[in-house]
Amino acid sequence: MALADWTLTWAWPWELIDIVALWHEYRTPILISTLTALIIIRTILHIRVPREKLSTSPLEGSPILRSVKEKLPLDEKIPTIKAARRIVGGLKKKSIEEVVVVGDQKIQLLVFFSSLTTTTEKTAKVFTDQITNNLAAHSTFLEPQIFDLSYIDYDEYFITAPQNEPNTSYFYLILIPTYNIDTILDNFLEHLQETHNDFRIDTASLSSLLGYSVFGFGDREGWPTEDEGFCSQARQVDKWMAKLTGRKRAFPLGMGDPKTDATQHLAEWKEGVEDVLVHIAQTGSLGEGVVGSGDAVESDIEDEDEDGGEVPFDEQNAATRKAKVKKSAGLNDLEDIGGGLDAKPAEELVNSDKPLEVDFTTYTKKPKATAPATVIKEMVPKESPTWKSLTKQGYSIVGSHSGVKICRWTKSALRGRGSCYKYSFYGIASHQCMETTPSLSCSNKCVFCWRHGTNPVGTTWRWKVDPPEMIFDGVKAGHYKKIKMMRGVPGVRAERFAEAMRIRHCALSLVGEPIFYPHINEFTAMLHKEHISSFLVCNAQHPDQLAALQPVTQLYVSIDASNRESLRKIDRPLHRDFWERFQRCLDILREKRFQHRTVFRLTLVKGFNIEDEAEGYADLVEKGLPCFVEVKGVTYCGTSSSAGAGLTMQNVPFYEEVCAFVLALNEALARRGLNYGIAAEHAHSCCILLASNRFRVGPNGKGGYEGEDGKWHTRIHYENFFKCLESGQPFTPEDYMGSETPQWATWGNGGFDPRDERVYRKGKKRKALTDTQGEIMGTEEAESGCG
Ligand SMILES: Cc1cc2nc3c(=O)[nH]c(=O)nc-3n(C[C@H](O)[C@H](O)[C@H](O)COP(=O)(O)O)c2cc1C
Ligand code: SF4
Repeated sequence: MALADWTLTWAWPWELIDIVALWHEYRTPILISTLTALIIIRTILHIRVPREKLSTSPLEGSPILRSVKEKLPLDEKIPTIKAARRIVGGLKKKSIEEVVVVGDQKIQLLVFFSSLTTTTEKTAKVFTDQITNNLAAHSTFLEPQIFDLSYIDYDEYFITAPQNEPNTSYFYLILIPTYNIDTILDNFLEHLQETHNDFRIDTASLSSLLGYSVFGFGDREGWPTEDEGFCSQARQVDKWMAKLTGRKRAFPLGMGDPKTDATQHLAEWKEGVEDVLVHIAQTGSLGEGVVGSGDAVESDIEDEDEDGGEVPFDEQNAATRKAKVKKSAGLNDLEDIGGGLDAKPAEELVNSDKPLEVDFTTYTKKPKATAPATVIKEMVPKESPTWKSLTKQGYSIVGSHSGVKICRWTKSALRGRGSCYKYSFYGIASHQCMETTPSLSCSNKCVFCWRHGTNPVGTTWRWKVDPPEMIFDGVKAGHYKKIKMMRGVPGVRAERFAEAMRIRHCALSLVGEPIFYPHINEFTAMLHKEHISSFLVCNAQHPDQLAALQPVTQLYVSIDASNRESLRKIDRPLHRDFWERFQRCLDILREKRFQHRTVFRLTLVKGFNIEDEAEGYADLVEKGLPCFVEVKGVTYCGTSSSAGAGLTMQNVPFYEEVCAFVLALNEALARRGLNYGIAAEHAHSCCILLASNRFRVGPNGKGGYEGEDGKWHTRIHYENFFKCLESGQPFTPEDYMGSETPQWATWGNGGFDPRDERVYRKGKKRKALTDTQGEIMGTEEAESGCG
């Protein structure tokens, strides 16, 4: 049909013609009033509803972005910070106006790890290298540092954040495995808990940290779910850190199993952590922390909304929180994080840790009755890596907390190649000496200890206790078994081998703290009953046990430093009142000096406790008035543990340096009017003995002689000791003073028994041991500890 025809056949309705006419007549006032109404509505809306921000990224070309880009070589990441994708709800990003680029402030990343079988150690090192490379070009970040939790002093890092560097803020990353047996991690957790609950300090004493995040390693084969303990210690550390930092969990806890998914989950966690670090570099802070996580009385319930979901990072009010959590995207983000999180829905994750929830609230609201029953653990269970490591090192573990090991001097004496300094000084035949400890645990983490940082430590005995009879029989059996194994070794002398089948001495030292064992007096009584002498070394941290100790043949206290600061650095004691404990032990030793032979054992470590400390040690001798002062250069065990503690061969003093120190100490004692002299030496072990004049015998045959022509009687009359004990009457060290110290053992004569054959390692006649340090140290057999 043509257009004209269509027009002709169609007619406008009359109503429409009226409206058009009206519009023509009134269009101006209609337009003006509509426009006015729209302006009013727009103004009202603008005032009442804040405009939604479309993007958190600064505009291209803005001064903020330029400034950040100048500082950040990671600038390609800036527009795509993915923290919000991974963290439940993500960081609360600041608006452009709020962003403050950190001025001169530096960020120091500290990576802490703990490891028993080295998986976490190796992973943490690679992780730190990677993160170091990624942050290297960014001037805000100082080079990340890595620390083994077995070696650091918790007080330095986990009471308050370090404050030694000006304009530096700290960020902690903690990578740890989980062990359901007793390990150093129990102490770490105990420390975090104690710090949080210590009324003297702020409950959030680490709040000056920029942030922290934790990654846990576990084993899903043995601990398939979190309820069953998967990564339980990492989860606990994460929670205590949340409390201590006042809600500064910068990135969610990551978890992984090295056998399956740890690599992937750790990579994701690392990426997330790096994003957060960039955010901090831009803004100077984390944004909001997890709601409630820093509350002293919080429980997981406060982290949940009614649906059991995790609280989003950036939400403040409960109503919007609920709505957000329901978003499937939020949950997917959480699942993206990995670390075992993908194995469970978010609600289960939060709910799964019910027993922990009780742990974390029993200090306040929740009744103790609901707490899970405490299981008393074994100190060194058979299936533990510590057990494996100790047995590999040649220890026989007896029961669950005692050990025995045949010492290299025992082997050497069996072959007629020299005995240890205890023979030269006190007449102990090394091949008849058993070295043992009824407690592999102790309350220090001395830098020179050979315990490889894996043995349990504790301030109190919290383990299953084995009966003394069982330990006594077990250690003797273990010792004899090892002696018998020497039967076929070339060079073993028949008569010494026969003598060795009768233990005559027991050195309660080795490693650990013997007086920690609750039945130590029963144990020493068993030794004495079989006429086995007892040399007991303790670490001066347990005054009550020391005071209660029954007589032993010779009682040692390790004096590893002359002042509080030095002692803290070298012994890294767990007790906060370590110096007061140390002082009390000296007072107790002073009282005991007329009952036992008392000895100060000084272990010299160059760079730690030698320089300028002779006067300080002389003050300590004046306080404790020991019968003897043994000064020994540290031996270097060349293990990763010593390296971890910052020890190298440079810390091992030359014998000449030990001699110089002893001369200085001797003079300092003389200046105080104390009657001591240098009695004997054993250059082979880098060891020198100062003795009280009580053991210098004059022409009248009595001790206490002050003349230089007196004879030292440092040796022990063992049979008299047992007679004294069995008499039931009080006795003094003089009552079992032995024969004259042999000439070859006295000061200036080296201390090597001329009847023994001097053998140099690897068949080479090297320079005499007194002349070189290398001969004494650095062998696979050289060890250091309490022994
Ligand atoms: C004796 C023992 C106990 C363990 N207890 C747990 C546990 O309770 N929960 C867990 O998730 N993993 C547990 N594991 C697995 C370790 O945490 C896991 O193997 C970890 O990767 C070891 O790290 P490391 O080599 O750094 O010590 C245990 C392993 C051993 C040998
Ligand atoms: S050297 Fe002795 S006191 Fe020090 S950590 Fe080792 S076992 Fe403990």
